[in-house]
Amino acid sequence: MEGGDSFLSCAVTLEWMNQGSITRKVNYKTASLRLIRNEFREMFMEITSEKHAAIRFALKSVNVFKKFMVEGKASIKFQEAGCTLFISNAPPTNLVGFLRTIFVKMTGDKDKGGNTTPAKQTMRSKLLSNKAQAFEEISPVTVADIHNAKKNIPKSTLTTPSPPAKKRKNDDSVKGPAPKKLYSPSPLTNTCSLNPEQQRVLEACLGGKNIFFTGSAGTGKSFLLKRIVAALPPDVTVATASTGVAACHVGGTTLHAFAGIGDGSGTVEHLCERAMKLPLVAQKWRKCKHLIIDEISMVDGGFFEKLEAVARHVRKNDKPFGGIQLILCGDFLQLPPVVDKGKNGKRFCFQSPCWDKCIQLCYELKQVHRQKDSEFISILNSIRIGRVTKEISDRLVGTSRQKIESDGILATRLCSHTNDSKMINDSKLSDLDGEEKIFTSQDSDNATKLLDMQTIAPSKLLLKVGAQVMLLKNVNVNAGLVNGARGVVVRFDEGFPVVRFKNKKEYTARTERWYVKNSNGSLLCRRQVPLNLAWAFSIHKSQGLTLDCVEMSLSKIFEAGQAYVALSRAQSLDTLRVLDFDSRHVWADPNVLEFYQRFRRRVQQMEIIPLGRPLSDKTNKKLKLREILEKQMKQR
Ligand SMILES: Nc1ncnc2c1ncn2[C@@H]1O[C@H](COP(=O)(O)OP(=O)(O)OP(=O)(O)O)[C@@H](O)[C@H]1O
Ligand SMILES: [Mg+2]
Repeated sequence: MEGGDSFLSCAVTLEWMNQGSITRKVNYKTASLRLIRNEFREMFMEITSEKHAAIRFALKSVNVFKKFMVEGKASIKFQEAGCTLFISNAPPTNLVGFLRTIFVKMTGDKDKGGNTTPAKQTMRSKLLSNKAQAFEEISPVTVADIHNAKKNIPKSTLTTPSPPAKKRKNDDSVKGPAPKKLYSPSPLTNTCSLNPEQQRVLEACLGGKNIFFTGSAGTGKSFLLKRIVAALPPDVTVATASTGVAACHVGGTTLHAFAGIGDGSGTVEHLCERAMKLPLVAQKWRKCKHLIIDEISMVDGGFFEKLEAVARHVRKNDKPFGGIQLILCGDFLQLPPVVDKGKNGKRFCFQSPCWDKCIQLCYELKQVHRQKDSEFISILNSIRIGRVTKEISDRLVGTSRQKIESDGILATRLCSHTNDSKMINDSKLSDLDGEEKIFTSQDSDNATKLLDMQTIAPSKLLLKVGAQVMLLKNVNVNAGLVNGARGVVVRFDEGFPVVRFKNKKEYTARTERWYVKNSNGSLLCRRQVPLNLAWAFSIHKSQGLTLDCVEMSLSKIFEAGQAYVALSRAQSLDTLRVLDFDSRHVWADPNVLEFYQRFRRRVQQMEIIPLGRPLSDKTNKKLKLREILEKQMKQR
């Protein structure tokens, strides 16, 4: 899908009233919208599609309704033409940029009084001729344009009056409705915060290839995944993750909930038949063009294989995954697949024969963002491959007695087993004096069990003043109120808990919403206070999180990579306490180490192939030679 500031591809519905004041409609399943100027410098929006001739609307006196633009939807009412354009299935990042261009360019073209500047009028009368209008694409928005726009907008029109803010009791600080800025850079457009290696993966994903990208903990895989989702058409893009917590992290659903094949037990034939019999499951598989999976390391290889077969069967398309673009991300040196006891041994996705068939391009993110100090980063990189030197062991043992608490906020204890963390939270809460408040979630009808599995918010939350809690949503990223932030309940205000966080900010935790798509595509909703008790947390549930104050006992670790996941939640060695570190708790799965050796060779080969350009003879020879050497090495 292409897109950019003056160009957008999306679905469009045009609606207008004809003479007989009957509403007429035309739908364009895939339309291209372009912002253009004629020789009078007047701006137009041009709509083209395969089946329809281009039409143009003058961009004068338009009303833009952009409330759902993060879902890829907006509407533009052309007052003069009396026509409304409904945009849908637009990549949200591109839609935001496109609407921004309209806003900035139109405002920049206006003088103070909101009219087209006189110079243009004289120019138009001079140039008025029956010459066929020539059009050119609008130039990208420049800083001068934005500056011009800001200058030209009389204060009154800069805002879209928001509904009058509820006057809080005896709170005279609220003076009438706080005006909302008509346009402010949305988080979706600041792709500039992607670093070059992340940007490269984003561009590769937009190129339509099947991509697997990996990287050690904190290299921004999930951060990038959210940008990729926002740059793809939402109606045909499915964001998933292997666990409910990780799915919440990327604003998606679990892979199991999307796939509609239960836990994957049964033969492939049986699962294919079953998927065909469930019309909504089959429809989802047919509609999906881009399937995104975070934490791919926790998806069982057998399940992955069955998914691939079901996709081909339901879509009647023999390409891998039935031609769906796969965008997979995760770190196989973190948590492995969770398979029920007694089931045949776990297999990683890369161990299923269809992996190599499916993946076309691989990338590895190297720049770590979660941690800043290079000593801790190198310790984590060593732990990740199961290598523990004496220095590393001494350094981690040395953290066992350090004080990491501050402002009454205790460290979160990471436990290898969920029951242990539940026990600790319950007992610590009961030790607190004071009144206990119960927060029961409001769920879509009888969806509590499913929402328990798919959302990080608890169905029942007991709190008291003094309770150690963790924030479960990105409430205010700039203020550090993000998913995983730690705090303590200091009081209740109008029945809601007021939490003071490590950065001393206080926040009243009012009800938030979590949405999950059901297997029949309907949206389920959980409304709950965005907090959970955080004296203790299970390592599996902490996967993907960044924790600002954490302690752990690794003695009961039972999985390869589990110690690495626990340690890599911490942001620095000063906010981490390892109670009983022992190098025997740290090991990496040998199959995974071998996979990454092969993977790096493949990435190197790929690195020689600059995206989009054919191989030079010299490179070809180099690759051939490397393959011969590899073969000889194997034969030895
Ligand atoms: N390009 C970036 N610029 C600034 N901060 C970033 C960037 N990429 C990621 N981050 C920040 O780094 C932290 C870790 O990012 P993220 O959780 O995406 O890493 P991850 O690779 O998914 O980690 P894990 O393997 O633990 O899931 C987050 O706080 C995120 O906001
Ligand atoms: Mg992640």
